[in-house]
Amino acid sequence: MAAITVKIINKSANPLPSYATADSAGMDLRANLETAITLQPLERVLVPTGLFMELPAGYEAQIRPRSGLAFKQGLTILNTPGTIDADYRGEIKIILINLSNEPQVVAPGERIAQMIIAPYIQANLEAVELLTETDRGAGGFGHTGKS
Ligand SMILES: O=c1ccn([C@H]2C[C@H](O)[C@@H](COP(=O)(O)OP(=O)(O)OP(=O)(O)O)O2)c(=O)[nH]1
Ligand SMILES: [Mg+2]
Repeated sequence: MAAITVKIINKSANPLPSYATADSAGMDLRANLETAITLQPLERVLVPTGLFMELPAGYEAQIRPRSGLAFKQGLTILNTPGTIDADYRGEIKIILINLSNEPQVVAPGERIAQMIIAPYIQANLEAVELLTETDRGAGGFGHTGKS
């Protein structure tokens, strides 16, 4: 896809996000912090990344947790997947939450999330009285697991 224009502040601690391997889906985002922060159990905090973007219309960025942080420290993202709109020009921030039962420290420059760029469509909703019938109908929430 076309290049995406980005602005990043505090470049020394926060280099431009990049893909870690040839076929990585996400690029890691770093905490743009002056000093380390400690999250108490169940505490949530809005962590700045220092990253600002101009996504092309038709693309969004999804902010997702990193599995290593989640598994080792219980640190995850409260609103995952976070949505970055194409017309957003503010700083990308991450809502981290500590789901472990111990305090967890986030260091300046630590990789706290990953960002996936994805296409989306905007739908035109048309209201009708009746929807078409299907085999599934209104079945859901484990419906196909019943014998
Ligand atoms: O994890 C996130 C989620 C969102 N945003 C920014 C970009 C996004 O375009 C904007 C709005 O996000 P969202 O639509 O999820 O929040 P809202 O509560 O609906 O706020 P708004 O009324 O501003 O849309 O906030 C972030 O920086 N990080
Ligand atoms: Mg919104």
